[in-house]
Amino acid sequence: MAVYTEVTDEALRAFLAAYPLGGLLAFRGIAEGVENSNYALKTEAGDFILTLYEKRVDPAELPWFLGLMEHLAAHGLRCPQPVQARDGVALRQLAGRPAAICTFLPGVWPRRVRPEHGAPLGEALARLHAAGAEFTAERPNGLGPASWGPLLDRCRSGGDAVQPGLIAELDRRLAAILAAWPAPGLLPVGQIHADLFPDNVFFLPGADGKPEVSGLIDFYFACTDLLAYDIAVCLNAWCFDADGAYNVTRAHAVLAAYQRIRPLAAEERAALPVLCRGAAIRFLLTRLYDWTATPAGALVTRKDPMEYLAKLRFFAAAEGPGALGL
Ligand SMILES: Nc1ncnc2c1ncn2[C@@H]1O[C@H](COP(=O)(O)OP(=O)(O)O)[C@@H](O)[C@H]1O
Ligand SMILES: N[C@@H](CCOP(=O)(O)O)C(=O)O
Repeated sequence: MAVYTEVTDEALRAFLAAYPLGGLLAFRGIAEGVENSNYALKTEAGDFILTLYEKRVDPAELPWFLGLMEHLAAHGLRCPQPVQARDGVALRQLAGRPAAICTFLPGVWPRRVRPEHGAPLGEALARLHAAGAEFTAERPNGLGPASWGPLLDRCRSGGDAVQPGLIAELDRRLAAILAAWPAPGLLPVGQIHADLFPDNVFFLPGADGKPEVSGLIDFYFACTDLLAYDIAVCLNAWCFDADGAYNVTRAHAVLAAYQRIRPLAAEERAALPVLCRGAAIRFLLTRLYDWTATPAGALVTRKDPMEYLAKLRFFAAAEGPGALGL
């Protein structure tokens, strides 16, 4: 489910009149995604995605997100490119919400991650980091380490109903993560995606039949933070098999491909285990909050927080960066 705001034909036609995109040929809501309302749009100029930004996105931050996507696309990254209307403005209003049209990216995201996805993912992530280097505007990570304690507090009353003893375990693990978190200035910082899960990476078969990244989407958690933290997010999201086992071969493929473009500094390599624990607790906490706070019957697919407790425990027990595929 991700059509929270309905758009009438009339409102859409009036909205599109501001763009140099020709007549409307087709328009349909997209069920995937959780944050915003997305529509696939076909006009005489081609295929596009229309996004209406919903309550969890701060309208004041939209120019930063759209500016980053514009910058990354201009620097060769395959990502949605905001389309400007005739007056040069990409961020507009539709059906009472901030709205923008972006270019449509071909490809499909992998429902089942295979070993061949590892290397193209690592390469795409490193290219994203390189392409973001000259984008100087900063956006602090609203879901970074400083937010995890307050987020855990908001889960306190409902958390133990999900699993007895969960809150005490998270208190203990969070304290250990924060105590070991890299000091400011120690690791390289840049523009990171911060949510590069399989559903945000599109692939198409290359000439040799192997998957190639055709595009990265959903930059609405992007921020300015530790580059290696983005790798930790990917290791969490891509490198566990369906049975919960860490796939060190795939992790190695991700890391090796990444390092062919941007070799990690010694400090980044050493910090990788705690960054992985941090990424695990970040997704655990947002999922736990959504799990306990989403009203019964809401048309949203809740994601399982316990998947990330298992990952957190794995990373806490892992013996150094080598066990993670470095
Ligand atoms: N630029 C794009 N090109 C093609 N499909 C897109 C594009 N942007 C979004 N989509 C489609 O919309 C779905 C939801 O987008 P996403 O940005 O993940 O939404 P949300 O921010 O609500 O989670 C994606 O899974 C994909 O099918
Ligand atoms: N990747 C996050 C949820 C964010 O959802 P998205 O649809 O915006 O990518 C998670 O798995 O918890």
